[in-house]
Amino acid sequence: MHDELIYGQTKHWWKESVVYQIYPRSFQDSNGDGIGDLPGITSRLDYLRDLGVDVIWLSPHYDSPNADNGYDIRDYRKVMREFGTMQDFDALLAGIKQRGMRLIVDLVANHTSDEHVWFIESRKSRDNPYRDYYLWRPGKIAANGAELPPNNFGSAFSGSAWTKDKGTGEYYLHLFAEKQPDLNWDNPAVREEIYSTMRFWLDKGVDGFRMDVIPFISKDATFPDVLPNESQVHINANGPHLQEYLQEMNREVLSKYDCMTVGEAHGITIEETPTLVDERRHELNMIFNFDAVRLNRDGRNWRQWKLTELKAIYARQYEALGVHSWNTIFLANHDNPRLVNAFGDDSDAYRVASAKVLATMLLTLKGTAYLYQGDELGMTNYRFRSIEEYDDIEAKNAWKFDVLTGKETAEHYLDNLARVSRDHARTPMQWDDSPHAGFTSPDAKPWLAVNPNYTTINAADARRDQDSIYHYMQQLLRLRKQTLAFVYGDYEDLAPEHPSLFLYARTLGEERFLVALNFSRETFALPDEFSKGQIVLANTASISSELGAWESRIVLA
Ligand SMILES: OC[C@H]1O[C@H](OC[C@H]2O[C@H](OC[C@H]3O[C@H](O)[C@H](O)[C@@H](O)[C@@H]3O)[C@H](O)[C@@H](O)[C@@H]2O)[C@H](O)[C@@H](O)[C@@H]1O
Repeated sequence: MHDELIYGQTKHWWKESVVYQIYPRSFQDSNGDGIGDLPGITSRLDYLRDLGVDVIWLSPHYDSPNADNGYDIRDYRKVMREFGTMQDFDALLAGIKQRGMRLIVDLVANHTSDEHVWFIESRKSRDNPYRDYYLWRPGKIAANGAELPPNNFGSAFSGSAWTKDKGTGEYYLHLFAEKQPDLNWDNPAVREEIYSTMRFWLDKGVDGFRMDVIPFISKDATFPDVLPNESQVHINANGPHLQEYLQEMNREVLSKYDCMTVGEAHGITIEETPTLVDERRHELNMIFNFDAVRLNRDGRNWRQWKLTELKAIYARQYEALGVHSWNTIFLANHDNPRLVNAFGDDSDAYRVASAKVLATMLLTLKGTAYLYQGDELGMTNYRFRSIEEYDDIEAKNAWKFDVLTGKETAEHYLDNLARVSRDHARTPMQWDDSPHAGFTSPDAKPWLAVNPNYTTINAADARRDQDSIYHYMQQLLRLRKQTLAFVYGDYEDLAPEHPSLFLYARTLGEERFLVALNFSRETFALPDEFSKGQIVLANTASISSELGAWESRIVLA
């Protein structure tokens, strides 16, 4: 059977969908232990249906000791105790389907927890049947006779990516924390274990996977050192058998289901993206490219970004992907600070307007749009006061490695962390103005601080206020659903050099939409074309030939 075509592009439900990411730990607690859970999510499904999202992406819900909040899986077929039971999962899935939505789950297959039975076995002896499930290597002997790790890879969570295991005297690889050993994908048994896990969840009825750091799965088994002019993340993402393994996964599993896949792809450039998502290759449907969301970062440090840079990234993505590859549009997730702080204006005067500008952009650019929980309310970064108040392993490990060893001052480290921390996205959802924002019961202790601004920024207020970000997003989602031009239409940046205005057109056949977004507090005149058309949606009632501070406008030309 052939795919339906629309202006030379294949038509798919996952291209037309808007995905909403849930970080279960922080969404809704139902049993008063201070930790979000699956029944909590089920109780909020009407809220998501009313907002108008099509697909829910659930961050890991599997059994885990939580060294990295579930991105360290102990058992791929069991639900995390804190989140509930398999019956709770089934009820959640049924509730999602009943409301006409879909569910994708997180597949963390580059690494497991060190408490996974495969690793417990693997570390027992050099000849254990599971030894080759992970990457074990002897240390390297330096000229002075000292023993060094097998190569100079660093862990994304600080320190060496190799830990020596006392039992057998060999080192195992962990590109993330010590408790997250990397699987050996060159072992066919490992690949089959993962495929079988995928079938297990697909057979239950899930609609696909977000694949954690998927380009890291293939490694050069000789593990050469990273040279000073090389990027480790690029090396890790471009292993020798990556495409071969993804094609095998597609052949063995994905091709047999009507499902969607999105790979988290740090280290893959825009130009390399088609090597993973060109539909003629039968690998993944789309990937997350991090150029846009990490535009405000220089390594680990915050940097001031420019709108012209952001526009250039979207233009390059559009050019590089062409008609056979598909893009993702997102500016937030559970690893990044809050959308309005990072890309908007979090002042009292402009928080709401700027959140609407960003929502307009996310939902009218070309690619499947991904929204992160709480961004429909304009939730903001929390003011963490000390390292103890943070939870994130990335932040805590870097503190140990850099601050406690004197490489960086505590003041500089904390100032920067206040802008970039992953924990900003993880503070509990703000449902109403009751204690703990309605996230958990009044006498419970939420696992992470609730932002005190919940008394004014919360879902209950947003649902009552017709001018809220929530209602504006609802309108945008409705518009997008009715308008294929926003999905499949051509994209043209109308003012790439303008420092504050983002003006673009989306055209499909005879239908042409113009989008005007003001990323500043100034007012600018708009090109004539904008005044001639019919206004479809705007974030202000006072429309003129100019675009005021943080205004958004969509026009049918
Ligand atoms: O399962 C472990 C984590 O996997 C996902 O996120 C991956 C991490 O991605 C980044 O780190 C990758 C590289 O990014 C930059 O290019 C740096 O320069 C490199 O040093 C990094 O290796 C982020 O910086 C991390 O915050 C992400 O964890 C999941 O989404 C995470 O939640 C998991 O923790």
